[in-house]
Amino acid sequence: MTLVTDVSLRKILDSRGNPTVEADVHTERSGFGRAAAPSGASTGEYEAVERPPGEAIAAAREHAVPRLVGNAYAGDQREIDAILRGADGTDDFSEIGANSAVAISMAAAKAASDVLGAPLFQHLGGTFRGENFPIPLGNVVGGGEHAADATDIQEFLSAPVGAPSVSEAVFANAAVHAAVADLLEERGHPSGKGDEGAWAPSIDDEAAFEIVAEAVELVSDDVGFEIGFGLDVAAAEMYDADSETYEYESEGISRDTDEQIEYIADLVREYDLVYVEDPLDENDYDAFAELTEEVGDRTLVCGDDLFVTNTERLTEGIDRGAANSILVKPNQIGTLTEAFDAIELATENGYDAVVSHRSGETEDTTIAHLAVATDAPFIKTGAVGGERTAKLNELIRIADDAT
Ligand SMILES: O=C(O)[C@@H](CO)OP(=O)(O)O
Ligand SMILES: [Mg+2]
Repeated sequence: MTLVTDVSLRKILDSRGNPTVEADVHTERSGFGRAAAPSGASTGEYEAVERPPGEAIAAAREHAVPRLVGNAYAGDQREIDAILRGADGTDDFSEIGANSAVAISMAAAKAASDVLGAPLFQHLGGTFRGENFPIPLGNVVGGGEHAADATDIQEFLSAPVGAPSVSEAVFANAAVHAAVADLLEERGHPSGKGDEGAWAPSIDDEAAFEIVAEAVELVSDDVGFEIGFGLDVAAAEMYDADSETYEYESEGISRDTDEQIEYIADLVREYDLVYVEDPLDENDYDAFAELTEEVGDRTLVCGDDLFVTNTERLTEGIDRGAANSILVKPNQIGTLTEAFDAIELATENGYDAVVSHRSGETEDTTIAHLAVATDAPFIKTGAVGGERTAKLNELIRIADDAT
């Protein structure tokens, strides 16, 4: 059986050098699973609460661990996650911390897959999964909350939509990342990297659009399949609620909501963007609906801070026609069960799920398995950098039956 026999928690380093929570779950029959919580910088207002790791660990040890050990079966993910919810007792995991919750939730799934002797994606998704792979969206230029003195738009994402295999897609994104570096240097903007490994040049958004469009075209010609590109605008970070405007500091431009909708719609048309995440403020379902009405037939309009992997917020979006895609980050909601439920609800309603990393990451690879397990059409997990390649290389291994 997969009866949980021990849960231990510790602080480990994340990619920004901050502490985060790692959980180990042991079960009968020598099952073992280990997972770590990621951490956001441009977090949504409605996300589950990440507590300082020391506090989250102490609270989880007091409230959650005793309810799990000797009582819960790691193979029953819904039970594990219901116990975490019950032990926490709040709506937003502010007692044990969404960081402790998600680490335990994911570690339990890994322990169960260990006992089964099956890859994690198969334990989560069933035996017929593992044939389809998500298209990786690779962050190649970025700014916003992820880098100082760089673009206003948080992420410019390479999207190898025509790639014949996940491996070719992953290498195409790395090639676009390298091509961007060459173009930046040629144009006199040599650059360091932001939190997710994307180049973080001190240029305005317009210059970034030109460079990314060119890099994508060069690499696409070279590899012989279509590569598009997309954005994470992370517009909530640039929205000023008092003036009701979006502030583009690098360009010195303010846009009101109508202007922002038109600006984004024009970008979608001009650059044939395949993906636009959080183009509008996280409280503005109406504006999301308007933009979706305008360009939703030609691009994915994705809600990250808008939906925060929360089925209640997604239901509202579906009812109002806001967006046609959802970003899924398990730590935004706190458990794998709820991340699954969000993907299922999205899929049933014709919304594409995009499984995603956070800007602060570890070498944990759970999201690669989650994406394959749920047949998610996209995964956003960077283009280069160890904590990003951990997931990308895991996708390559899954495709190669090597996990
Ligand atoms: O906004 C986002 O989509 C994420 C990941 O790219 O950033 P953060 O983890 O900082 O919220
Ligand atoms: Mg986002």
